[in-house]
Amino acid sequence: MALAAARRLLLHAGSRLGRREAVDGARRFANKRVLVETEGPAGVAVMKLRNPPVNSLSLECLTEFTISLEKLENDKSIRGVILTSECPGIFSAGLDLLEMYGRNPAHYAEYWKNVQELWLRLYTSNMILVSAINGASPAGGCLLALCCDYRVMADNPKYTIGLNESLLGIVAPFWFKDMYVNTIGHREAERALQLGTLFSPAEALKVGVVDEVVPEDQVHSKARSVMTKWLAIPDHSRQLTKNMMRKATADSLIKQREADIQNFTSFISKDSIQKSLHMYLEKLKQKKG
Ligand SMILES: CCCC/C=C/CC(=O)SCCNC(=O)CCNC(=O)[C@H](O)C(C)(C)COP(=O)(O)OP(=O)(O)OC[C@H]1O[C@@H](n2cnc3c(N)ncnc32)[C@H](O)[C@@H]1OP(=O)(O)O
Repeated sequence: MALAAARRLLLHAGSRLGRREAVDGARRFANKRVLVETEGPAGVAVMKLRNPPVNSLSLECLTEFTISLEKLENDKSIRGVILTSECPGIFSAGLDLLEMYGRNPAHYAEYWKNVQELWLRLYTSNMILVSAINGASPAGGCLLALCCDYRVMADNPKYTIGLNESLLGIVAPFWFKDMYVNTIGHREAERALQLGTLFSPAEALKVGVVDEVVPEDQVHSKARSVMTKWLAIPDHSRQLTKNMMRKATADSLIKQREADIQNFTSFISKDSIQKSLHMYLEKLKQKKG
């Protein structure tokens, strides 16, 4: 209920959290955790995640992200979105571990419903989505990039990308897996999912997790030039083709959303899984000290 109310509030431009501004002819709207600017090629928005320190996809971040996408989908002048990050060195650390640890089943169910919602909206978007991956992109961060039509990654060996869930002692859901298989093929996905591989940019390019690797200072200009190429294709034929390629994968979740929420909730509530997450969080903390 509270989230639905927040959603209504945010959808209204000019509300306290969602504001629309005119800056040098470019339009922008900003929530706390997502900034959207319409600059560069006509009809293109740049969406920047800004949920420091690591752009983890908290419930609030997911909600703001979904609402921003919804706004762009409803704006008929927007044909393409470049998805990137405002947090230095991090594209997104993926799902927020603190939303999946030490909470109650109702919270897990609510969180997962919002993860599904963002994924469905991104994966089935009619807009052209290009990701400018300017930092680390594990698990849910990789998922965001995989939803895009084209992925450009910064050539920095410190940045890695992949579905690393198995390293955390958790299992990527079937729709994460389906999208991985669609992108890199069954054999590579099978190996990478079991090992929880986090690929360097060069490896990610080789296996097909990303489409292009460029020097870090060229990620945005490359994403823009890719977008220009895709904008030259008539929308109706490109959209119908995208739908043809992605519908079966999206439908398999749509048909069993409730069951998928139940699966997630009972899996993540298990003591053994909570223990694994606890250990992983401790490892992240120790890395610092
Ligand atoms: C059926 C179940 C399926 C569920 C599917 C889940 C998919 C997921 O997305 S699970 C999330 C997987 N994510 C990760 O494994 C990433 C973990 N994080 C990292 O590897 C690193 O943080 C980083 C490479 C992203 C960044 O490294 P950096 O050295 O810059 O920062 P840190 O000092 O490690 O982190 C800063 C701060 O942020 C906290 N944090 C990091 N990741 C997450 C996260 N995903 N959720 C929540 N919080 C996170 C980290 O603990 C630090 O917190 P403190 O400052 O409080 O210590």
